[in-house]
Amino acid sequence: MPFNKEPVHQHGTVAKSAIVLVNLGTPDAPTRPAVRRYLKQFLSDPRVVEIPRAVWNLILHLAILPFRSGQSAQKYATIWSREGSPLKVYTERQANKLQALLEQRGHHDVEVAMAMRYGSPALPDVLDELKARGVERIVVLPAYPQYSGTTTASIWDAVFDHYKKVRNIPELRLVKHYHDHEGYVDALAASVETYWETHGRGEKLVMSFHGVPKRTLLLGDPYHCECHRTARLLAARLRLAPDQYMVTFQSRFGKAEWLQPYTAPTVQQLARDGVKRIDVLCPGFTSDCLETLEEINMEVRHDFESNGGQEYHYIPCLNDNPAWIVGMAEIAEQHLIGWPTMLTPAQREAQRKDAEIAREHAVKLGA
Ligand SMILES: C=CC1=C(C)c2cc3[nH]c(cc4nc(cc5[nH]c(cc1n2)c(C)c5CCC(=O)O)C(CCC(=O)O)=C4C)c(C)c3C=C
Ligand SMILES: [Fe+2]
Ligand SMILES: [Fe+2]
Repeated sequence: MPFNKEPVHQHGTVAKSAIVLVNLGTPDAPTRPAVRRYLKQFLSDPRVVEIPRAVWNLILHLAILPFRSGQSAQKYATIWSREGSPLKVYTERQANKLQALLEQRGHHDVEVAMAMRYGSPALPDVLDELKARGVERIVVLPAYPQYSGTTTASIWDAVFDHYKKVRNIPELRLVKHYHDHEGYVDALAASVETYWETHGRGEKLVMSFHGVPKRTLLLGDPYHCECHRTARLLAARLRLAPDQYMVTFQSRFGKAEWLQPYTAPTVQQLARDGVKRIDVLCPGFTSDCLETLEEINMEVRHDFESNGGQEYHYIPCLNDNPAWIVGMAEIAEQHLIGWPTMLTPAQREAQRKDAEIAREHAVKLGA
Protein backbone atom coordinates (compact mmCIF):
# COMPACT_ATOMS: atom_id res chain seq x y z
CA MET A 1 0.00 0.00 0.00
CA PRO A 2 1.51 3.38 -0.96
CA PHE A 3 1.77 6.04 1.71
CA ASN A 4 -0.04 9.33 1.22
CA LYS A 5 1.96 12.41 0.24
CA GLU A 6 2.60 14.54 3.31
CA PRO A 7 3.84 18.05 4.09
CA VAL A 8 7.65 18.22 4.01
CA HIS A 9 10.06 20.13 6.23
CA GLN A 10 7.68 20.66 9.10
CA HIS A 11 10.42 19.97 11.63
CA GLY A 12 10.58 22.73 14.15
CA THR A 13 7.07 23.99 13.60
CA VAL A 14 4.99 24.42 16.73
CA ALA A 15 3.95 20.89 17.70
CA LYS A 16 0.52 21.03 19.19
CA SER A 17 -1.28 18.46 21.31
CA ALA A 18 -4.90 17.44 20.89
CA ILE A 19 -7.57 15.48 22.70
CA VAL A 20 -9.94 13.62 20.40
CA LEU A 21 -13.18 12.74 22.11
CA VAL A 22 -14.57 9.75 20.17
CA ASN A 23 -18.14 8.56 20.47
CA LEU A 24 -19.99 5.73 18.75
CA GLY A 25 -21.73 7.79 16.10
CA THR A 26 -25.26 8.28 14.98
CA PRO A 27 -27.15 8.65 11.69
CA ASP A 28 -27.00 12.01 9.88
CA ALA A 29 -30.80 12.19 9.81
CA PRO A 30 -33.72 10.25 11.30
CA THR A 31 -34.56 8.83 7.89
CA ARG A 32 -34.49 5.31 6.48
CA PRO A 33 -31.58 5.86 4.03
CA ALA A 34 -29.44 7.69 6.59
CA VAL A 35 -30.08 5.06 9.27
CA ARG A 36 -29.36 2.29 6.77
CA ARG A 37 -25.99 3.86 5.88
CA TYR A 38 -25.13 4.17 9.56
CA LEU A 39 -26.24 0.66 10.52
CA LYS A 40 -24.39 -0.81 7.57
CA GLN A 41 -21.09 0.74 8.64
CA PHE A 42 -21.68 -0.06 12.36
CA LEU A 43 -22.81 -3.65 11.91
CA SER A 44 -20.13 -4.47 9.31
CA ASP A 45 -17.46 -3.89 11.96
CA PRO A 46 -15.98 -7.31 12.86
CA ARG A 47 -15.49 -6.05 16.44
CA VAL A 48 -19.25 -5.59 16.79
CA VAL A 49 -20.49 -8.78 15.18
CA GLU A 50 -18.12 -11.74 15.48
CA ILE A 51 -19.68 -14.00 12.86
CA PRO A 52 -17.73 -15.18 9.76
CA ARG A 53 -18.05 -12.37 7.20
CA ALA A 54 -19.56 -14.40 4.33
CA VAL A 55 -22.42 -15.60 6.54
CA TRP A 56 -22.93 -12.28 8.31
CA ASN A 57 -22.96 -10.22 5.09
CA LEU A 58 -25.90 -12.28 3.86
CA ILE A 59 -27.82 -11.93 7.14
CA LEU A 60 -27.04 -8.21 7.37
CA HIS A 61 -28.15 -7.39 3.83
CA LEU A 62 -31.13 -9.75 3.62
CA ALA A 63 -32.55 -9.92 7.13
CA ILE A 64 -31.39 -6.88 9.10
CA LEU A 65 -30.85 -3.74 7.02
CA PRO A 66 -34.12 -3.98 5.02
CA PHE A 67 -36.24 -4.17 8.20
CA ARG A 68 -34.28 -2.48 10.95
CA SER A 69 -33.40 0.69 9.01
CA GLY A 70 -37.02 1.85 8.82
CA GLN A 71 -37.89 0.75 12.36
CA SER A 72 -34.85 2.46 13.86
CA ALA A 73 -35.46 5.61 11.80
CA GLN A 74 -38.91 5.89 13.40
CA LYS A 75 -37.34 5.59 16.84
CA TYR A 76 -34.68 8.17 16.01
CA ALA A 77 -37.45 10.55 14.89
CA THR A 78 -38.90 10.49 18.44
CA ILE A 79 -35.67 11.75 20.03
CA TRP A 80 -34.27 14.03 17.29
CA SER A 81 -33.83 17.65 18.37
CA ARG A 82 -33.66 20.88 16.38
CA GLU A 83 -29.87 20.73 16.64
CA GLY A 84 -29.73 17.10 15.49
CA SER A 85 -29.05 13.74 17.12
CA PRO A 86 -28.70 14.08 20.92
CA LEU A 87 -25.59 11.87 20.98
CA LYS A 88 -23.78 14.21 18.59
CA VAL A 89 -25.12 17.41 20.16
CA TYR A 90 -23.94 16.39 23.65
CA THR A 91 -20.57 15.07 22.46
CA GLU A 92 -19.97 18.37 20.67
CA ARG A 93 -20.87 20.36 23.80
CA GLN A 94 -18.59 18.17 25.92
CA ALA A 95 -15.70 18.81 23.54
CA ASN A 96 -16.27 22.58 23.50
CA LYS A 97 -16.58 22.80 27.27
CA LEU A 98 -13.55 20.57 27.79
CA GLN A 99 -11.55 22.86 25.52
CA ALA A 100 -12.58 25.91 27.56
CA LEU A 101 -11.87 24.23 30.91
CA LEU A 102 -8.43 22.97 29.84
CA GLU A 103 -7.60 26.51 28.72
CA GLN A 104 -8.75 27.78 32.15
CA ARG A 105 -6.55 25.18 33.85
CA GLY A 106 -3.51 26.56 31.99
CA HIS A 107 -3.30 24.23 28.97
CA HIS A 108 -2.98 26.92 26.32
CA ASP A 109 -1.53 24.60 23.72
CA VAL A 110 -4.02 21.78 23.44
CA GLU A 111 -6.99 21.55 21.16
CA VAL A 112 -10.06 19.39 21.73
CA ALA A 113 -11.78 17.76 18.77
CA MET A 114 -14.76 15.46 18.55
CA ALA A 115 -15.10 12.46 16.24
CA MET A 116 -17.41 9.53 15.62
CA ARG A 117 -16.45 5.88 15.07
CA TYR A 118 -19.35 5.45 12.63
CA GLY A 119 -20.91 8.28 10.62
CA SER A 120 -19.71 11.85 10.85
CA PRO A 121 -17.46 13.62 11.68
CA ALA A 122 -15.49 10.49 10.72
CA LEU A 123 -12.48 9.72 12.90
CA PRO A 124 -9.99 9.44 9.96
CA ASP A 125 -11.07 12.86 8.65
CA VAL A 126 -10.59 14.41 12.07
CA LEU A 127 -7.12 12.84 12.41
CA ASP A 128 -6.21 14.22 8.96
CA GLU A 129 -7.37 17.72 9.91
CA LEU A 130 -5.34 17.63 13.11
CA LYS A 131 -2.26 16.61 11.15
CA ALA A 132 -2.81 19.43 8.68
CA ARG A 133 -2.91 21.84 11.61
CA GLY A 134 0.45 20.64 12.92
CA VAL A 135 -0.81 18.49 15.79
CA GLU A 136 1.90 15.97 16.67
CA ARG A 137 0.57 14.55 19.93
CA ILE A 138 -2.87 13.03 20.32
CA VAL A 139 -4.84 11.63 23.25
CA VAL A 140 -7.70 9.47 22.02
CA LEU A 141 -10.46 9.64 24.62
CA PRO A 142 -13.37 7.25 23.97
CA ALA A 143 -16.79 8.29 25.26
CA TYR A 144 -17.05 4.82 26.85
CA PRO A 145 -16.05 4.60 30.54
CA GLN A 146 -15.99 0.78 30.44
CA TYR A 147 -13.62 -0.95 28.03
CA SER A 148 -15.08 -3.46 25.60
CA GLY A 149 -13.59 -5.11 22.55
CA THR A 150 -16.86 -4.24 20.79
CA THR A 151 -16.50 -0.48 21.31
CA THR A 152 -13.15 0.81 22.66
CA ALA A 153 -11.01 -1.63 20.67
CA SER A 154 -12.93 -0.73 17.55
CA ILE A 155 -11.90 2.91 17.98
CA TRP A 156 -8.30 1.75 18.29
CA ASP A 157 -8.67 -0.34 15.11
CA ALA A 158 -9.84 2.78 13.27
CA VAL A 159 -6.88 4.79 14.61
CA PHE A 160 -4.35 2.09 13.65
CA ASP A 161 -5.93 1.55 10.22
CA HIS A 162 -5.76 5.26 9.53
CA TYR A 163 -2.10 5.60 10.47
CA LYS A 164 -1.16 2.58 8.34
CA LYS A 165 -1.36 5.07 5.44
CA VAL A 166 0.67 7.77 7.17
CA ARG A 167 4.46 8.16 7.10
CA ASN A 168 4.94 10.70 9.90
CA ILE A 169 2.64 9.47 12.68
CA PRO A 170 1.90 11.64 15.74
CA GLU A 171 2.71 10.50 19.25
CA LEU A 172 -0.37 8.68 20.51
CA ARG A 173 -1.96 7.96 23.86
CA LEU A 174 -5.08 5.82 23.97
CA VAL A 175 -7.33 6.05 27.01
CA LYS A 176 -8.45 2.50 27.70
CA HIS A 177 -11.16 3.14 30.30
CA TYR A 178 -12.18 5.26 33.28
CA HIS A 179 -14.85 3.03 34.80
CA ASP A 180 -13.28 3.51 38.26
CA HIS A 181 -11.95 7.05 37.85
CA GLU A 182 -12.87 9.32 40.73
CA GLY A 183 -13.84 12.18 38.43
CA TYR A 184 -16.30 9.97 36.58
CA VAL A 185 -17.80 8.28 39.65
CA ASP A 186 -18.04 11.62 41.50
CA ALA A 187 -19.84 13.21 38.54
CA LEU A 188 -22.32 10.30 38.47
CA ALA A 189 -22.88 10.56 42.23
CA ALA A 190 -23.40 14.33 42.02
CA SER A 191 -25.89 13.89 39.20
CA VAL A 192 -27.93 11.31 41.16
CA GLU A 193 -27.81 13.35 44.38
CA THR A 194 -28.95 16.50 42.57
CA TYR A 195 -31.78 14.54 41.00
CA TRP A 196 -32.87 13.15 44.36
CA GLU A 197 -32.77 16.61 45.97
CA THR A 198 -35.34 17.91 43.50
CA HIS A 199 -37.45 14.79 42.81
CA GLY A 200 -37.16 12.72 45.98
CA ARG A 201 -35.86 9.18 45.71
CA GLY A 202 -37.23 5.79 44.66
CA GLU A 203 -37.23 2.41 46.34
CA LYS A 204 -34.54 1.15 44.00
CA LEU A 205 -31.86 2.63 41.77
CA VAL A 206 -31.59 0.58 38.58
CA MET A 207 -28.21 1.01 36.89
CA SER A 208 -28.72 -0.06 33.29
CA PHE A 209 -25.64 -0.61 31.11
CA HIS A 210 -25.58 -1.38 27.38
CA GLY A 211 -25.32 -5.14 26.92
CA VAL A 212 -22.90 -7.23 24.86
CA PRO A 213 -23.17 -10.89 23.84
CA LYS A 214 -22.48 -13.17 26.85
CA ARG A 215 -20.00 -15.01 24.65
CA THR A 216 -17.63 -12.02 24.71
CA LEU A 217 -17.47 -12.22 28.53
CA LEU A 218 -16.62 -15.92 28.34
CA LEU A 219 -13.91 -15.11 25.78
CA GLY A 220 -12.25 -12.56 28.07
CA ASP A 221 -13.89 -9.18 27.45
CA PRO A 222 -13.56 -7.21 30.73
CA TYR A 223 -16.66 -5.10 30.03
CA HIS A 224 -19.01 -6.96 32.38
CA CYS A 225 -16.62 -6.70 35.33
CA GLU A 226 -15.96 -3.02 34.65
CA CYS A 227 -19.70 -2.25 34.63
CA HIS A 228 -20.07 -3.99 37.98
CA ARG A 229 -17.07 -2.15 39.39
CA THR A 230 -18.56 1.21 38.36
CA ALA A 231 -21.85 0.18 39.98
CA ARG A 232 -20.17 -0.84 43.26
CA LEU A 233 -18.16 2.39 43.43
CA LEU A 234 -21.21 4.52 42.68
CA ALA A 235 -23.31 2.63 45.24
CA ALA A 236 -20.58 3.18 47.84
CA ARG A 237 -20.45 6.92 47.05
CA LEU A 238 -24.24 7.10 47.42
CA ARG A 239 -24.15 4.91 50.55
CA LEU A 240 -26.60 2.42 49.03
CA ALA A 241 -27.11 -0.99 50.60
CA PRO A 242 -27.02 -3.95 48.16
CA ASP A 243 -30.82 -4.19 48.17
CA GLN A 244 -31.19 -0.53 47.19
CA TYR A 245 -29.71 -0.87 43.71
CA MET A 246 -29.50 -3.30 40.79
CA VAL A 247 -27.26 -3.71 37.75
CA THR A 248 -29.00 -4.62 34.49
CA PHE A 249 -28.08 -4.78 30.78
CA GLN A 250 -30.14 -3.26 27.98
CA SER A 251 -30.32 -3.00 24.17
CA ARG A 252 -30.00 -6.69 23.36
CA PHE A 253 -29.45 -7.21 19.62
CA GLY A 254 -30.04 -10.52 17.84
CA LYS A 255 -31.02 -13.95 19.11
CA ALA A 256 -27.94 -14.96 21.12
CA GLU A 257 -27.81 -14.63 24.89
CA TRP A 258 -26.47 -11.28 26.11
CA LEU A 259 -25.27 -10.18 29.56
CA GLN A 260 -27.99 -10.72 32.17
CA PRO A 261 -30.16 -9.62 33.85
CA TYR A 262 -31.89 -7.81 30.99
CA THR A 263 -33.24 -4.36 31.89
CA ALA A 264 -36.81 -4.56 30.53
CA PRO A 265 -37.92 -7.88 32.11
CA THR A 266 -36.23 -6.91 35.39
CA VAL A 267 -38.13 -3.65 35.57
CA GLN A 268 -41.41 -5.41 34.70
CA GLN A 269 -40.79 -7.88 37.51
CA LEU A 270 -40.08 -5.07 39.99
CA ALA A 271 -43.45 -3.52 39.11
CA ARG A 272 -45.23 -6.85 39.47
CA ASP A 273 -43.50 -7.38 42.82
CA GLY A 274 -45.16 -4.20 44.06
CA VAL A 275 -42.30 -1.73 43.80
CA LYS A 276 -44.03 1.62 43.28
CA ARG A 277 -41.15 3.88 42.36
CA ILE A 278 -37.80 3.21 40.66
CA ASP A 279 -35.04 5.53 39.49
CA VAL A 280 -33.15 4.45 36.39
CA LEU A 281 -29.62 5.59 35.53
CA CYS A 282 -27.47 4.61 32.52
CA PRO A 283 -23.91 5.10 33.84
CA GLY A 284 -22.20 3.50 30.82
CA PHE A 285 -23.47 6.19 28.45
CA THR A 286 -21.75 9.53 28.90
CA SER A 287 -24.27 11.18 26.54
CA ASP A 288 -27.96 10.65 26.19
CA CYS A 289 -28.80 8.89 22.94
CA LEU A 290 -31.35 6.62 21.30
CA GLU A 291 -30.64 3.84 23.81
CA THR A 292 -31.37 6.04 26.82
CA LEU A 293 -33.97 8.55 25.57
CA GLU A 294 -36.09 6.12 23.57
CA GLU A 295 -35.41 2.66 24.99
CA ILE A 296 -35.02 3.52 28.68
CA ASN A 297 -37.07 6.69 29.01
CA MET A 298 -39.94 5.58 26.73
CA GLU A 299 -40.10 1.79 26.19
CA VAL A 300 -38.93 0.61 29.61
CA ARG A 301 -40.97 3.35 31.31
CA HIS A 302 -44.03 1.92 29.57
CA ASP A 303 -43.05 -1.60 30.70
CA PHE A 304 -42.90 -0.42 34.32
CA GLU A 305 -46.13 1.54 34.24
CA SER A 306 -48.15 -1.11 32.42
CA ASN A 307 -47.20 -3.70 35.05
CA GLY A 308 -48.45 -1.72 38.04
CA GLY A 309 -45.49 0.58 38.68
CA GLN A 310 -46.47 4.13 39.61
CA GLU A 311 -43.45 6.38 39.42
CA TYR A 312 -40.69 5.84 36.90
CA HIS A 313 -37.81 8.32 37.05
CA TYR A 314 -35.13 8.41 34.39
CA ILE A 315 -32.00 10.24 35.55
CA PRO A 316 -30.26 11.83 32.53
CA CYS A 317 -26.71 10.96 31.48
CA LEU A 318 -23.72 13.13 32.42
CA ASN A 319 -23.94 15.02 29.12
CA ASP A 320 -22.34 18.45 29.64
CA ASN A 321 -22.76 18.59 33.46
CA PRO A 322 -19.98 20.81 34.86
CA ALA A 323 -18.85 18.03 37.24
CA TRP A 324 -18.35 15.69 34.28
CA ILE A 325 -16.38 18.28 32.31
CA VAL A 326 -14.08 18.50 35.36
CA GLY A 327 -13.83 14.69 35.39
CA MET A 328 -12.95 14.65 31.69
CA ALA A 329 -10.32 17.35 32.23
CA GLU A 330 -8.72 15.25 35.00
CA ILE A 331 -8.67 12.15 32.80
CA ALA A 332 -7.24 14.19 29.91
CA GLU A 333 -4.58 15.78 32.13
CA GLN A 334 -3.43 12.38 33.36
CA HIS A 335 -2.74 11.47 29.73
CA LEU A 336 -1.16 14.80 28.77
CA ILE A 337 1.63 14.45 31.37
CA GLY A 338 5.01 15.30 29.88
CA TRP A 339 3.56 17.05 26.86
CA PRO A 340 4.12 20.81 26.39
CA THR A 341 0.50 21.92 26.71
CA MET A 342 1.26 24.63 29.29
CA LEU A 343 3.89 26.65 27.47
CA THR A 344 4.58 30.14 28.81
CA PRO A 345 4.20 33.01 26.31
CA ALA A 346 8.01 33.25 26.10
CA GLN A 347 8.33 29.56 25.27
CA ARG A 348 5.64 29.83 22.62
CA GLU A 349 7.39 32.82 21.06
CA ALA A 350 10.65 30.85 20.97
CA GLN A 351 8.86 27.97 19.23
CA ARG A 352 7.32 30.36 16.72
CA LYS A 353 10.73 31.83 15.88
CA ASP A 354 12.19 28.36 15.53
CA ALA A 355 9.39 27.44 13.11
CA GLU A 356 10.18 30.55 11.05
CA ILE A 357 13.82 29.52 10.75
CA ALA A 358 12.78 26.00 9.77
CA ARG A 359 10.54 27.41 7.02
CA GLU A 360 13.33 29.59 5.63
CA HIS A 361 15.58 26.54 5.70
CA ALA A 362 12.97 24.55 3.76
CA VAL A 363 12.68 27.33 1.14
CA LYS A 364 16.46 27.26 0.64
CA LEU A 365 16.28 23.50 0.08
CA GLY A 366 13.61 24.15 -2.54
CA ALA A 367 10.80 22.29 -0.81
C1 LIG B 1 -21.96 2.10 25.76
C2 LIG B 1 -21.44 1.15 25.07
C3 LIG B 1 -21.99 0.37 23.96
C4 LIG B 1 -21.75 -0.96 23.75
C5 LIG B 1 -20.89 -1.89 24.59
C6 LIG B 1 -22.46 -1.34 22.56
C7 LIG B 1 -22.47 -2.61 22.00
C8 LIG B 1 -23.26 -3.03 20.94
N1 LIG B 1 -24.26 -2.31 20.29
C9 LIG B 1 -24.82 -3.07 19.28
C10 LIG B 1 -25.86 -2.69 18.40
C11 LIG B 1 -26.46 -1.41 18.33
N2 LIG B 1 -26.24 -0.34 19.18
C12 LIG B 1 -26.93 0.75 18.73
C13 LIG B 1 -26.94 2.02 19.30
C14 LIG B 1 -26.06 2.47 20.30
N3 LIG B 1 -25.13 1.71 20.99
C15 LIG B 1 -24.43 2.52 21.87
C16 LIG B 1 -23.40 2.13 22.75
C17 LIG B 1 -22.88 0.83 22.90
N4 LIG B 1 -23.11 -0.24 22.08
C18 LIG B 1 -24.95 3.83 21.72
C19 LIG B 1 -24.44 5.04 22.46
C20 LIG B 1 -25.97 3.81 20.77
C21 LIG B 1 -26.88 4.96 20.36
C22 LIG B 1 -26.49 5.65 19.09
C23 LIG B 1 -27.35 6.83 18.78
O1 LIG B 1 -27.37 7.22 17.59
O2 LIG B 1 -28.03 7.47 19.63
C24 LIG B 1 -27.62 0.41 17.52
C25 LIG B 1 -28.40 1.37 16.61
C26 LIG B 1 -29.77 1.67 16.98
C27 LIG B 1 -30.69 0.52 16.66
O3 LIG B 1 -30.94 0.25 15.50
O4 LIG B 1 -31.11 -0.12 17.63
C28 LIG B 1 -27.35 -0.96 17.27
C29 LIG B 1 -27.84 -1.78 16.10
C30 LIG B 1 -24.16 -4.32 19.30
C31 LIG B 1 -24.45 -5.46 18.33
C32 LIG B 1 -23.20 -4.30 20.33
C33 LIG B 1 -22.23 -5.33 20.79
C34 LIG B 1 -21.86 -6.40 20.19
FE1 LIG C 1 -25.00 -0.41 20.88
FE1 LIG D 1 -17.65 -9.94 35.35
